[in-house]
Amino acid sequence: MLFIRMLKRVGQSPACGCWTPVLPVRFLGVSPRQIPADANFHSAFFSGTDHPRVLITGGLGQLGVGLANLLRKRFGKDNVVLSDIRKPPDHVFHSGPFIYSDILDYKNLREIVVNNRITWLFHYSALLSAIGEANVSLARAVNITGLHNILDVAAEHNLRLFVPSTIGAFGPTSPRNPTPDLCIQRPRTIYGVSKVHAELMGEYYHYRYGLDFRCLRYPGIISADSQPGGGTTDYAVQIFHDAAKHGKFECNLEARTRLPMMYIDDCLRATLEVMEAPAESLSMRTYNVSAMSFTPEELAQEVLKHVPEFQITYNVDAVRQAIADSWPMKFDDSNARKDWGWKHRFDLPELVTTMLNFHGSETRVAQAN
Ligand SMILES: NC(=O)c1ccc[n+]([C@@H]2O[C@H](COP(=O)([O-])OP(=O)(O)OC[C@H]3O[C@@H](n4cnc5c(N)ncnc54)[C@H](O)[C@@H]3O)[C@@H](O)[C@H]2O)c1
Ligand SMILES: C[C@@H](O)[C@H](N)C(=O)O
Repeated sequence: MLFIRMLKRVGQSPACGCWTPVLPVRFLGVSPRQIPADANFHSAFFSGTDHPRVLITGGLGQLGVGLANLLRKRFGKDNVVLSDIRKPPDHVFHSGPFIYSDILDYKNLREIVVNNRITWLFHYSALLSAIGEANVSLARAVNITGLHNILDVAAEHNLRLFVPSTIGAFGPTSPRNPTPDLCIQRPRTIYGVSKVHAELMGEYYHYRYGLDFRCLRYPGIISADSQPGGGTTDYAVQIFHDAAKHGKFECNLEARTRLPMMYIDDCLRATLEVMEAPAESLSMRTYNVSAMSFTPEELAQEVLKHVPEFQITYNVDAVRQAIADSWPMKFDDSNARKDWGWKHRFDLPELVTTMLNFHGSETRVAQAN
């Protein structure tokens, strides 16, 4: 089938079914790395009805364990391999396959893909915005060199590849309210620069080598049972821990800083939905996805409805504030809604109720012990 996959579309979008064959993939080579001519043979063993065999990189961060849980429910526990360079906690280690994988080690990646017969790859390893500014060379290595390894291994082994991008892929010269899918992208963080690079490289590999690359630009993600890894939107996670535990919170962004946000369940569902969407429904390979936008002040008002003694104070972190001021205030995700039916379920009131229920019950358990 590879021989008939056409690389270039001419004139009209694939959604209309009007593809014009221009160059078969074999004329351009299967991947940019030197690989044996039959390296794609193993993909022939999988029929369309088989469950994918999934690898998640950077799986021990804020989002990876939740994604593994969702995918394991869908595809079976043993079909989803979680990986990271960190040691997993017991409950994660015992919940399904876990292996060490450093995305900077290409040979290790290739071995994992081959030995586990991987067909889908979710690439979550990254250094986020604030921590990336604190360690630019490491962020450049992980987010850019690591991505190159991921793209190559995915192209070589004919994988379906998901790479998350972010609101951070936009900058101060982008339209900020709302921010459409296609507009100026001149971010001023190494994180943002690396994510624009990932979007462009993934799309390039799609058109040049036929790679099935799919990408969503996530807003700030809010989760109850996992900690964020050094981002600018982290305040919107921490506020719930502190409200439930101490009844107060010191915010490192200004009260009126508006940013797009999403509850983790919506984020992970969007990720699975775009990966399962028929290729013909995707008029683009990189989509904004959105749920809500709020400021720290508005979030605090909503928390107050549940925790009447709650107090918020502000101690602004200059680095994070400058980053937030350059990011979208509101995301336009109409293309995702139109093309593959994206619909969020959590708005601000449901988010706050869910988060406080989780932390409230945790706090009560801790107090009882
Ligand atoms: N959390 C959010 O709000 C958010 C928003 C937009 C996009 N994203 C994207 O989603 C993805 C997952 O985000 P997250 O919040 O879970 O990130 P995180 O920072 O919590 O986790 C990233 C993981 O990458 C791992 N990692 C670092 N270097 C590695 C290497 N060399 N090899 C393998 N793994 C390595 C880390 O150990 C860590 O567990 C990232 O690509 C991020 O850019 C997240
Ligand atoms: C927005 C997102 O990419 C991440 N939470 C960060 O703040 O860096």
